[in-house]
Amino acid sequence: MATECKGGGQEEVFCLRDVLDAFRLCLDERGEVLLEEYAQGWRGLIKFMNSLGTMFSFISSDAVSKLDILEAYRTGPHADRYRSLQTMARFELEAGDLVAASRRVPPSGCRTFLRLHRALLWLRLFLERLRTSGENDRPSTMCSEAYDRSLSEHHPWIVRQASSVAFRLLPTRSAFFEVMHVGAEEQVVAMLGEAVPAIEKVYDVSQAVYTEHNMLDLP
Ligand SMILES: CCCCCCCCCCCCC/C=C/[C@@H](O)[C@H](COP(=O)(O)O)NC(=O)CCCCCCCCCCCCCCC
Repeated sequence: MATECKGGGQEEVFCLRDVLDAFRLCLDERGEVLLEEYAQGWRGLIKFMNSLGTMFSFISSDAVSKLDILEAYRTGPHADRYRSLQTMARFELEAGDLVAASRRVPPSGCRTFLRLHRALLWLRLFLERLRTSGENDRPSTMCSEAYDRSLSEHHPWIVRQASSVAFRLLPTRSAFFEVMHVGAEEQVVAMLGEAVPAIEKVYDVSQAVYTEHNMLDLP
């Protein structure tokens, strides 16, 4: 049974159900990662981060700028080639030197997506930890542990410092669950139990595309 979001239907209210639906829908029947739905999932997550306060805005503005780059490609003159991660990769690889294209402004779509893809690993680790957490566990600790196992190796020292300051400002587990607008704790845990495998699938398919085309280190 679908859990209703309890945000009164306002646009800006985060709802984990919407995020879950977007990540589910972003894998089509052929296993392609659809860029529109993928971006929708991220925009939902950004809503959540914004609702936690302005101290996270340096993170959300970076994510938004990457989503805007992808959106411009997706709706631009080569829109048909930017339908999915796979069509985008084929197109940008055929176009020539992808490393050089990743250093240009705006950078390539594959390079831009890769930054979000790395962040998706953080999200999958964090949500799985949150799902199995106990009453006294702290989101700040779970978040920073997930970060250390994923994104941190790709970030320079200054970003790692800023992130660790931001993590310390995260609310308690119960306040965190409340902002998720899913309902009682059991419902949050149940929905995380659906969200994590959906996100894992998308992550694994994307990772396979980057590995196959040797694109995991795009600058
Ligand atoms: C809820 C707590 C939110 C914690 C977010 C954890 C992720 C920490 C990422 C820190 C990024 C800092 C900003 C700067 C990033 C860039 O340097 C860096 C590299 O880009 P460049 O190669 O173009 O320079 N960018 C990135 O790595 C992309 C980061 C994208 C982060 C998106 C984070 C969205 C988080 C959504 C939280 C949702 C929680 C959901 C719970 C139900």
